[in-house]
Amino acid sequence: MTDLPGRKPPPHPETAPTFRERLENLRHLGRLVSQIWRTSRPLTAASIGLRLIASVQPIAMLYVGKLIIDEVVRLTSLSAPGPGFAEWWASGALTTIIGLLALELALVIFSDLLARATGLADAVLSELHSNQVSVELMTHAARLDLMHFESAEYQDRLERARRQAAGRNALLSQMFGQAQDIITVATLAGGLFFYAPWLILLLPLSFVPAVWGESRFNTLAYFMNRWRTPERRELEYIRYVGSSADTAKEIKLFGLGAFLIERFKRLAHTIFLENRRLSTQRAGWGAVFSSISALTYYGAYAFIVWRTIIGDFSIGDLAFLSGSFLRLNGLFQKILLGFTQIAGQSMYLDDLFSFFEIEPTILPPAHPKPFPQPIAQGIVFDNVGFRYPDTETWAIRGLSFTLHAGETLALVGENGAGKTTIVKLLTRLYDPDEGRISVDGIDLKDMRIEDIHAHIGVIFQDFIRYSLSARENIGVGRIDDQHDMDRIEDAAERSLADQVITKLPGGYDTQLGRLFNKGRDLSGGEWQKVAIARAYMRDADLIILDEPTAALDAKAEAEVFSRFKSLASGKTAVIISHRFSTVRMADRILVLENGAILESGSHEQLVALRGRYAELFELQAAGYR
Ligand SMILES: Nc1ncnc2c1ncn2[C@@H]1O[C@H](COP(=O)(O)OP(=O)(O)OP(=O)(O)O)[C@@H](O)[C@H]1O
Repeated sequence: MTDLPGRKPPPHPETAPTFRERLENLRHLGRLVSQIWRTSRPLTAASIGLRLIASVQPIAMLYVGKLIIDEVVRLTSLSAPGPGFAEWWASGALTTIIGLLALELALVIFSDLLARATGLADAVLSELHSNQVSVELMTHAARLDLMHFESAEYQDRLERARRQAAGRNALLSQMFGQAQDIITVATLAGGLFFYAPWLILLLPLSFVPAVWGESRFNTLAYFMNRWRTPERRELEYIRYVGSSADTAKEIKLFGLGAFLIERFKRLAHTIFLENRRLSTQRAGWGAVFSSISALTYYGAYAFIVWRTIIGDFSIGDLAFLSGSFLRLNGLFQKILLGFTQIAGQSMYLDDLFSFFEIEPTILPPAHPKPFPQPIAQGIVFDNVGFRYPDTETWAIRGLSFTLHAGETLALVGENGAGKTTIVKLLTRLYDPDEGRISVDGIDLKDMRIEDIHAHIGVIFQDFIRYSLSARENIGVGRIDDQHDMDRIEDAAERSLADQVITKLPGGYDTQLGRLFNKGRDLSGGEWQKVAIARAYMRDADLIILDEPTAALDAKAEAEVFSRFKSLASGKTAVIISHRFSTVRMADRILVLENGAILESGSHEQLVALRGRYAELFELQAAGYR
């Protein structure tokens, strides 16, 4: 976690994008529309079609309103055919006004139906689209390298993209609504132009300032949001640590509740202050701009009233014109604000689409060679060097060794010596910066990553405790065979997980983990046995256990490994463990220090060497005496 002091200040207006950059962002809209179209063609077409019809409804309503008023005025000037409604009705004088009223009623009902149908189409489309984006996001994330997930910058980008996947639904309605409003404006402006052309010139005065203000604040809000992604992730993290089952034990025992709450408050407050400042400025300027707009409207209104008094316009015209002007004013504002909002939203879309532009760096070769099966000679690390991205120090340098086929190799070394890094390179989660890794002489880079992974069974120290059933927890080790019960039971037996599972109330169908109802949690060691079964599911030639036995008791670990040894006979295996009772079972041991090999040999050879291994072994053995 980082601390707030020393963070970069909130964005300055100078850092806002230029008009041109903003226009460039608009190209994302095309991508969005095609994504929406792909989601559902009929719904997209329905949403657009319904809006087209709705767009001419306002002018029709206003014009019928004008006709009604003019007709009422005409009727009031007539001499009454009689005292009651019956006489009026019988005279036939009411036919037109009744017809007009019926027409207006029909228009109102029709427009309500249209709005509901559009809302329905949009809601369904939005949800489908949001699901589609989430699926595309997950699909793309699955293509990326481990490097991307281990980097804070990419995490920020992923987080921003994820927020956009769910948060940009309003944009869809807004864009289509925008098109509808533009057509409405064209029809209304046509009517207004017919009566009093210069009134149109007054309109910009009323909306331009408001639009400018809105656009500016949208940009500022976006940058604020973007700037604060790390803090928001931190907030989420603190919220998670402070209120999740996984962390509850330690948080309670260390009494960390107040510490976390204080940290959360401090961080949230800083973000709150910035947001409040922006909202206050936005509200203040908004008030000024809407006053300007109201003044313009009433100026125009007064003029139309005057022209009506002197007889240039009928009362119906007055209603039509003032109504049109008011509507136009509102619509113009809405459209221009809509444009700035859409432009603003398109900046957020940049977060989404730029995530899709991140490409994996570990690429499949043009002409992949198959992973040797079985491994005949072995795996060779030839002068391998590797630095994690954005770090200065080499995690591994000048590393050369051979893992012979059928050999069990143990990697030993202090924390940070580079053991897990070797496994990551061996499984091509990263590519080395120097040297080469080959299997039976074939460079790992010449093989498809999926092919490599299919032939290696690996369990890391931070394996996942899936909140799935026991059967699925093992089945995911080879997803294509997740329903092969014989294979699952066999893997469970090899890893000793079967003893854990038979004790569960629902056997293999017991839900594991605490996340869901009726979930049964396991002890650390029991989880490990289940995880190791996943590696056996693969039935791979090369098995790697990266310290997954740390939580097993000594007896269980010895049992797991002696079984591993007998089962792995003929298989190539890498074991990482800090327990020498385990390590000594390996055929050969590599002692690592600072990413390089310090000693190498069998347990007996290394003890006889009286070097670092012997020293560490003595240290641990002394602990048991
Ligand atoms: N994702 C990463 N980004 C940057 N540096 C890393 C990353 N992972 C590991 N390192 C660094 O690389 C070095 C080797 O780490 P590695 O995880 O391979 O050690 P290890 O021998 O497996 O340690 P341990 O016994 O603690 O598991 C360490 O200095 C570590 O800080």
